[in-house]
Amino acid sequence: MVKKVYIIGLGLIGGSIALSIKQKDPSIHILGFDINEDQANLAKRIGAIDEIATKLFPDLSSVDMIFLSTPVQQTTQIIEQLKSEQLKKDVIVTDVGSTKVKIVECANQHLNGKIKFIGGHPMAGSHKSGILAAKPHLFENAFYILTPSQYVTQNDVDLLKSVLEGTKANFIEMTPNEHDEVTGVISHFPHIVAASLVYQAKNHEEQFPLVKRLAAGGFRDITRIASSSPSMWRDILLHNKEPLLHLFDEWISEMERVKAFVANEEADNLFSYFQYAKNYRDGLPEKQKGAIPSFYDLFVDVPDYPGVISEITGYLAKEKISLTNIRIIETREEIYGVLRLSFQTERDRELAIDCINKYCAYETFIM
Ligand SMILES: NC(=O)c1ccc[n+]([C@@H]2O[C@H](COP(=O)([O-])OP(=O)(O)OC[C@H]3O[C@@H](n4cnc5c(N)ncnc54)[C@H](O)[C@@H]3O)[C@@H](O)[C@H]2O)c1
Ligand SMILES: O=C(O)C(=O)C[C@]1(C(=O)O)C=C[C@@H](O)C=C1
Repeated sequence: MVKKVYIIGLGLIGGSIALSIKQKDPSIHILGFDINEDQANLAKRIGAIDEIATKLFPDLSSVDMIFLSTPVQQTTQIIEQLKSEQLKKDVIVTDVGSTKVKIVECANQHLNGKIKFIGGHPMAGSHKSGILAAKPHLFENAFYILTPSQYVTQNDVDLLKSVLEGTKANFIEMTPNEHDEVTGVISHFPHIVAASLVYQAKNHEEQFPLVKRLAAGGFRDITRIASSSPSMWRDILLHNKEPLLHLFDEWISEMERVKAFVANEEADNLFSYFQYAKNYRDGLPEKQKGAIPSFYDLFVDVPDYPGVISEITGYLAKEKISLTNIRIIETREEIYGVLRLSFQTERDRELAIDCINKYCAYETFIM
């Protein structure tokens, strides 16, 4: 049972985590530290934490869980220092950083499996920083990515999820690599594009002073995130260099492609370009805050007879595999239907394939 939590970094994300824990279970004692004393004092004053730590590593012998909610470069430094601290046996350490490969590598190298580390990343936020922007419901309905390593058990992951229950986030597991590739595409690279659009406008301002005043709806929508913390984004880009370098190449060739449509007045291609983008954008899940869809769908060719769904779910239950969704997506005229099973993790989907192969002969496939 978790009685005491330590949160290092009491800004937007650390503060929001603290508030969500407090709201769900006020009996959990939250100790907090921030290098900026004002942030720590404010966190105490708004009731996000119960106690301010006066140094980075106070007596941690009774702390059950540690959250690192500092910028990613600081997070790796703190992980390095953690290894020499006296921590409670079985303490769980987690982080909230926007990148995962370097952080998890650092934890594997320095904590060496002796301290349980679970990489984490709540996929919601804001362009605002600091404790005063924190909200207990910041992560509601957002994806909260976890990257558990071989050093932690399912119980450890479940314990972390239980402490984070008040976030009302949807937990999803992936590997650090997968995380950094995906967030590169849907979060990190878009930040670069947003900032570069601002540069483009600024560069035209001298010639057209009205640029700033006329920059309205569309420009503001697409560049809101350029108002985010520059130091946070500097560190994210430095952490996720390789995936981003590939994305730069792809982006440049994409721009060349559209440029050619415009230069050659290829009306049909321009129309298709926007139509395709519109269709994809319109199809994004609407009610989720995070932009990462749940990919772990498994399709099963099943005979169309009453009871087939309970048959499959029965097999999965026998093997203790959790489903997040189940749907018949197509009933064909012949004897077969297609069942779509959704899982939270790739691992669960793999287990489900083995399970279905074990108990029945239905064909499974991934699209
Ligand atoms: N802002 C977002 O939208 C968002 C979303 C998800 C995850 N994240 C990640 O969450 C982390 C925190 O981001 P944030 O938005 O809360 O930033 P923030 O600036 O609001 O808060 C970070 C806090 O960490 C403190 N800090 C910095 N170095 C420290 C140190 N060595 N020891 C103790 N405290 C220290 C700062 O004083 C600040 O109060 C980052 O790793 C970021 O990548 C951010
Ligand atoms: O909404 C915003 O302002 C954000 O930038 C949030 C956002 C994102 O890119 O989606 C930013 C960084 C995080 O790591 C996760 C979420």
